[in-house]
Amino acid sequence: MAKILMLKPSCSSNHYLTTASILSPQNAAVSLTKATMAMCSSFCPRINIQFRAKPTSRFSIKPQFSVQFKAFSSQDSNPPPKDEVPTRIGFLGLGIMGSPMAQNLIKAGCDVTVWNRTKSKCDPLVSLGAKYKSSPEEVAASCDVTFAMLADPESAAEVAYGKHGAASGMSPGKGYVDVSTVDGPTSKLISTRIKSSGALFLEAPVSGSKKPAEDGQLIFLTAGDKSLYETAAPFLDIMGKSRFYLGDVGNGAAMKLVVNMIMGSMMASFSEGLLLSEKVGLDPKVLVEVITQGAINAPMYSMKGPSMVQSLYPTAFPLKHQQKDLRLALGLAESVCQPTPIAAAANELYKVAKSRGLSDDDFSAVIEALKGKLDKLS
Ligand SMILES: NC(=O)C1=CN([C@@H]2O[C@H](COP(=O)(O)OP(=O)(O)OC[C@H]3O[C@@H](n4cnc5c(N)ncnc54)[C@H](OP(=O)(O)O)[C@@H]3O)[C@@H](O)[C@H]2O)C=CC1
Ligand SMILES: O=CC(=O)O
Repeated sequence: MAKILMLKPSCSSNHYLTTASILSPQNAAVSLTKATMAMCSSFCPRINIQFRAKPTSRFSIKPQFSVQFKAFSSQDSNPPPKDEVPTRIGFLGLGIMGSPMAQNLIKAGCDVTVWNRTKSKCDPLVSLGAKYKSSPEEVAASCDVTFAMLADPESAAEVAYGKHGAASGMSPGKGYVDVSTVDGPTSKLISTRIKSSGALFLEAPVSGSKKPAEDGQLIFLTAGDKSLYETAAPFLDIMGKSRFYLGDVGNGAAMKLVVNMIMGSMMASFSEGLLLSEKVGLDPKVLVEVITQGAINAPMYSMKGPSMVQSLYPTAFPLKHQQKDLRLALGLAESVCQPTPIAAAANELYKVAKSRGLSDDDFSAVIEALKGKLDKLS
């Protein structure tokens, strides 16, 4: 837990300085500062903020960090107009990812209105201070920027431009940021429908799972209207650790699908290795340790390996979504005649896992598809 030792704000008409000394792991220090910084820029978008975090003691038992940030007006002689109001944020889709993302916005002090198909998932956010509206249309109509975090292309399209969808509540001056993982053609269709109302559109799928979503450490892969990207940036920075602007709509979706195609194949290959090591009399826990120390290490292996060895798959990234991403990535590859035999084989394995009732388990449950007969593969 972060322990704030000192928080000292000082303010003048065009210069703000706050310092905080924190006894905590570095990321706790960073998330406090990020939230505060983002809050500042959300309430006063003309403020630029610089951030610096440095260890103050190399020898203390727990690491100590001194966190400093400086916010200063980019137009010193022009204070923001009195009528400048905070951006009203909408959030549609409160599943594994959407809930913590919306929660981080609320905790940072943003004015957030939520909607979810299953209404009960809105309750914890409303308890934290969010407003509730009963349709995507109403959320979009009452907010300046609306984020959507939906399961798949079908649900993303339905919420964006189906009956009482967000597009019906959009108008010039508003923005729609779709952070769901979908294919490029779906994203382009959503963009067209949203933009026909005069509003702006940004696709911004995320890399990073449940924990990074909770910790505000997601990576945003954005494409679309640059001015909406700039408006949304302070909010992306609350929810994430980095953001890429990739140009035209479709590029963000493509980048996300390529990343998840690699991830899905890595997990399938890791599963084969764990089972093979066990069958030849090795301890798979030792295999995980060996991998962790070598060049093929990836955080995914040390995070998921120990529970996979125990046949436990607590859901962070549902297996059905990983299979969806592989399916969409294969479609993308086919559209440009790129052979992807490894991803195609991995996709088959996730399909077997789905057929064995593992859709809602974590994607690491793909290992179960390799246990016993593989007759469903042929
Ligand atoms: N989990 C992860 O680690 C990551 C997931 N992603 C991507 O983010 C997206 C969301 O993932 P995640 O939060 O894990 O998924 P969940 O399955 O937990 O949540 C899906 C959300 O979509 C809603 N939904 C599904 N179908 C419909 C529909 N027909 N109409 C309206 N709403 C619908 C669900 O509503 P309801 O609550 O009513 O079911 C829920 O809010 C997916 O595209 C996924 O690929 C990206 C990075 C990481
Ligand atoms: O899409 C999943 C992720 O971990 O990223």
